Amino acid sequence: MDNRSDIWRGIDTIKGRFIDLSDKVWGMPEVCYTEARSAAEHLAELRHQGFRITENVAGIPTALMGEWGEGGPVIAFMGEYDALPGLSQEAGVAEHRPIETGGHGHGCGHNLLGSAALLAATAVKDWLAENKVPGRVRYYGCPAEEGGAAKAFMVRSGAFEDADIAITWHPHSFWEVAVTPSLANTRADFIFTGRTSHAAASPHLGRSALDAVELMNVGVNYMREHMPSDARVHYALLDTGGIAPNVVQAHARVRYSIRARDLPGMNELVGRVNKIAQGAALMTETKVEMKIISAVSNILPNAPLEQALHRVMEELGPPHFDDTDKGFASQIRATLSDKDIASVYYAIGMDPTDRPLADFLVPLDAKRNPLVGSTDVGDVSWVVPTVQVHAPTVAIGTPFHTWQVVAQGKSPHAHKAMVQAAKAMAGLGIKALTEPELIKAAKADLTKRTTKTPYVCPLPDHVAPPLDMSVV
Ligand SMILES: Nc1ccc(C(=O)N[C@@H](CCC(=O)O)C(=O)O)cc1
Repeated sequence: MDNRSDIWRGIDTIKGRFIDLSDKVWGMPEVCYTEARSAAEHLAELRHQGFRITENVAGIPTALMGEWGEGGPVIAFMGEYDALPGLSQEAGVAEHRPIETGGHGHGCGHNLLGSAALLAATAVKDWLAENKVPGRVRYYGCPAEEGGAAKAFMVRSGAFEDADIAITWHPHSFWEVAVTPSLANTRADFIFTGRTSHAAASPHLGRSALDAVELMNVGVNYMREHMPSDARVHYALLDTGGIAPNVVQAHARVRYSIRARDLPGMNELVGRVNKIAQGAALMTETKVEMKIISAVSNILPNAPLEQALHRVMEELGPPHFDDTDKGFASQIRATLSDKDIASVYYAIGMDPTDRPLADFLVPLDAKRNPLVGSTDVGDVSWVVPTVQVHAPTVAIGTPFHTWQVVAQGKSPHAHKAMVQAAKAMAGLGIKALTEPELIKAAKADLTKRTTKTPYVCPLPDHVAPPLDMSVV
């Protein structure tokens, strides 16, 4: 019954629809909670495949879930479909060529991510139907990974409560089990209010909110020396108070992303940044309000799932790239710096090679020096045993959030990698359905890691999904 080659052949039979879905979503890039069309495409495919649908998960209009099957364990596949602002780019070219100035683009490959996760869920559904065994497979369509923390809100709403394991993947330079940790991350806006006035005639009557933002940023930049070396703090100016230098700026808003290895470390840092904001308000006689936009937890690893996934990926092997794939990837590679390339090899503890695309499986015990970002997969990993595939959708060294990711997002090599990711995920799903001891071991591992430090949702109770966060 556990014949993974059957399910892999099944994926080859149906993959066309999902490659088309990925390309379609690539062509309608929608950011943070505005993914109406992309979510509708995913919903239409779930319906076509006969899944039972739940819309509006956690009260989020672009979050959805499809389920198929009865009884047995619940295998959850998680997909994403949000894009990034400012990364509009033509596909299939190795030069920076925006389609639309200032337009959005799939700079983190979530068009592929969502579609391959849905492909894996569909393949497991077909396998369940064929083998007539108890078991349920779910596809969670998760919006706003890029800063919106949708999965954290979905976890808070109980959407993952009865899932037995969760499987996902991410586009990457390499073919590997994702064993890298991620940072807990809070996004908070600091909104300063001052008093406007004529900047020349009555400057002494004005109190500048913009001055306060500048002083706050200076203060935080002094704090950097005194924070843990793996913490990260960065900011974006959302409102600088206006365009006229002769009008004292009465309002200003800065958005901070405050990251640390774990939640206690992050909360401490959020407190320190807030103190600096209060200090800036005191100095400038303005008022400040801190508004939490979203927050995510660090990822908890799961050793039994990682080992099982590694075996599946070994059995499956990396995608087979042909000379055309390697040719385009080499052109992209030529647009990267040696440092870009060296840094991804450094992350897996390997010396750089000349390969344009990854054709090997990174050992599970590679001496990694991980590049660390954040993801809302973290929150799921605290409540359900979770594991992730990395599949080589991009030329080795391509940094995330760049035009080069967008340019490769519809390429044959990206399609091959997304299909391979789906095969790895579905292969692990079948393994979990046929080997009950795997789910047991995965759950025991999670329990062990959370007994002393149980999951605490990083979102304050009063914070609702920031559905309008990208239109401030
Ligand atoms: N396998 C990956 C997972 C997440 C990301 C990423 O760039 N995430 C954003 C999202 C941050 C967040 O969720 O707060 C970031 O780190 O800035 C990149 C690769």
